[in-house]
Formats: sequence, C-alpha cells, structure tokens
Amino acid sequence: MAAQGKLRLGVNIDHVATVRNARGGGYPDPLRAARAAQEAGADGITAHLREDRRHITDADIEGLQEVLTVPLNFEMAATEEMQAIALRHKPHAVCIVPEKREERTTEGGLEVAREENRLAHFIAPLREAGSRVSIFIAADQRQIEAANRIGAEVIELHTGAYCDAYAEGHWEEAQKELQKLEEMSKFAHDLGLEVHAGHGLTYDTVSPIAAFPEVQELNIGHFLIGEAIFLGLGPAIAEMRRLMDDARKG
Ligand SMILES: CC(=O)[C@@H](O)[C@H](O)COP(=O)(O)O
Ligand SMILES: NCC(=O)COP(=O)(O)O
Repeated sequence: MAAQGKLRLGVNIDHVATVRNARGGGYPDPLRAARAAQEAGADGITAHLREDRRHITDADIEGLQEVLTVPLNFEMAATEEMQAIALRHKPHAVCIVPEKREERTTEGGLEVAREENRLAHFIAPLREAGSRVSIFIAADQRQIEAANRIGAEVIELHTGAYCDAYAEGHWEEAQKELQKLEEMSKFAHDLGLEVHAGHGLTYDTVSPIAAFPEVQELNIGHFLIGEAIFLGLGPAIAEMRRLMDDARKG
C-alpha cells in the first residue's frame, strides 16, 4: 500500500508546562511554545489535561483554544469532569487516554473492550458536539475492534513499549513491538479507523513508524521539548519533520 499523503505532526506541549510548574509562575509559557510549534510547521497541538493538573492547566486549554490556528488534540481521561471541560471547549479532537494518578507517564493503552458500554455513552456527546474522538490504545486487536464498535473515528497506537525496548537496547523486543504496531495499523485502517501513533518517539525511533502508510498522524512531545533545550523548538521540530518526510518517501 502506498503512503497515504502527508503524515501530520502533532506537537505535544505538556512538558513546557512541567518546567513552568516546577517553579510556579508564568514561564516557560506553553502558549508561546504552541505558537512557535505552529510557526515551525506543526500540523496540530496536543495537550493532556491530567486530573492532577501536574502539567497542563485549565487556563492553558482555554488559552490554546484562543491562540491556535491549527487543530487542538485534547487528551483527557474518561471522567465526567473532563467530559464537561471538553464539551465547553469543543476542541477539534478529543483523545481518551487511561490515567493512573501515581504513574510517571501514561503507562499503557485504554482498556476499551471491558468498558465498551460506558465508553460508548461517554464519547457520544463529544462526537455530537463536533469533536473527533480518538482512543489511545495498545496495538491489540481486541481493543481496536472495541474502539471501532463504540464509534471512535480515530485510534492512536501507544508506541511506548517499542520506544522503551529500543532505548534499553532490547532490539528483538523492539522489532516485535514494531511488527505489532505495523499489523495493527493495517488492521485498524481496514476497519475504517483513522490511525495515529505516539508516545516516547525520538529521532531514533520515529522513522519506522512514520513509514507505515496507514498512519496519518504522529503526536510527539517529551523528546521534542527536551531537544529544544539544545536546538531551539523550531529546529527540533524541523528535524523531526524531515525524518518523518524522508521515512514517508521510502
Ligand atoms: C497520552 C500521552 O501519551 C501523552 O499525553 C503523555 O502521556 C503526556 O505526558 P505524561 O504522560 O508525562 O503526562
Ligand atoms: N499521545 C502521545 C503524545 O501526545 C506525546 O507523547 P510523548 O512524546 O510526550 O511521550
């Protein structure tokens, strides 16, 4: 299958807010980062309003809705509080993610299959409000089928297991994870779902994922914000864009 058009890059700005919140106060400003990312060619901005507000805050989401000229992908847990916030702001996309209060980062994909009924009712008003609903899941056929059944338009495959295996030098495991991601991208695409991917991607791990023709968007944050310390945010994003485009060309 030929690569399907331009692969979109969503820049996740959560960890600009992490640095700001380390001291309180107003800088570095995630809205300024979002504007810089837009100028550097980001196709969208992703922000995760965690229940504990450890990085992005409610005011950040409000500000992003005001300043963005590219789509906002609003990541949130499937709670009533978050649903009310999403319904108030009506972002372009809502990505439902699993959350554990004590976790360091989003550890796995959402358990959709076991909560199908609840999640179907949960996402219905978000779709009616005009947001595209995406479900952040592991590369697991059962979960993809369930995401399709509940009426999600998009799935985002969690690339963390692949990236962790790669970072730890476990090449065979990384290859296995990559193969699962490839197979499940195809599987989801054949069901009619739009396929996104993200979590933990770096310059070293992005290319094989970007080469999957079914994947239409990558969401990348933590690495880019770290790299911005050395290169500046614009050049860090430009290099990611270059790697994605090269991988897409084959
Ligand atoms: C769902 C996802 O992958 C991102 O939102 C990521 O989780 C943000 O960073 P933290 O997990 O560190 O909050
Ligand atoms: N949904 C994944 C995301 O937005 C970015 O994750 P990360 O690159 O910050 O790990």
